[in-house]
Amino acid sequence: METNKPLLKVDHVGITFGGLKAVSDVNMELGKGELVGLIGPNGAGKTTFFNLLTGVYEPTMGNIELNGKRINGNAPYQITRKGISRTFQNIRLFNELTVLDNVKVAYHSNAKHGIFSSILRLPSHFKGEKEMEQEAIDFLKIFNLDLYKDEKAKNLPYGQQRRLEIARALATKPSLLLLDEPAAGMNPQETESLMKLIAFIREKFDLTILLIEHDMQLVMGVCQRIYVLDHGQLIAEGTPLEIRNNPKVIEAYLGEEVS
Ligand SMILES: Nc1ncnc2c1ncn2[C@@H]1O[C@H](COP(=O)(O)OP(=O)(O)OP(=O)(O)O)[C@@H](O)[C@H]1O
Repeated sequence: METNKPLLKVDHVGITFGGLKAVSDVNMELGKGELVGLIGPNGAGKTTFFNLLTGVYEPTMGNIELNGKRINGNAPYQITRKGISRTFQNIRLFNELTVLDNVKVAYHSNAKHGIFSSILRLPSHFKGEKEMEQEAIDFLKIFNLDLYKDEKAKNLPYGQQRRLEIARALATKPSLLLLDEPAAGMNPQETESLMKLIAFIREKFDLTILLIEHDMQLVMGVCQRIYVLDHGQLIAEGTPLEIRNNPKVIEAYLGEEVS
């Protein structure tokens, strides 16, 4: 049915670096509003897969469609405009900018007023600027960061920097949000509250979220479905319960614990 068309359709996608198949023949479908996990041991290809979805790399095989339209071959900024936004495993904030400006920078990619009105300082520029600022503050409020809006990003504690990254990604108004280990380096309490927040923003903004997480336990709690990568290949897909009991998954993770 038309309404059930996937938001994201990944069809036999792969990329090879030299001789290494970092991602190989991956198929994935994400429906609108789903919160889906992507897990796998170190070096499984998770971040590379995000890089393929966001145009950092062009697949050497396969096809990626967002809302039925092919996006592979598009530049990252074009893909952001089409509705995919992401966070990074290693925080990438503008450290010297304020918390508020970090969100506004991202918001700019979708701002309604054009570059010319900004340069010429036309009234539409100021109107757009004001609206943008209010929206950015609203995003910060969701993440309890509005109190720190004038603080430099580098002065925020680590956990809050991670939240700011998500606020910034959200400001581009994505339909698909890719989160690369958003809880990395957080303590258990911070992690739990972040997971709840992720579930909340998915609902509030009617988002589809694909969440990379190294820790299986963590994704089990929030994700409806989980994909598992190992050595660049998809070895399993299913509900948290199915994944937990899948022998291939257990083996992949056991292998990692031993090493
Ligand atoms: N630009 C590149 N050039 C060559 N090899 C690369 C490149 N990017 C990634 N790789 C390799 O591809 C494989 C997958 O790496 P990737 O970072 O995607 O794994 P990951 O699942 O995200 O791992 P982790 O959980 O450790 O972050 C690794 O062997 C990595 O060394």
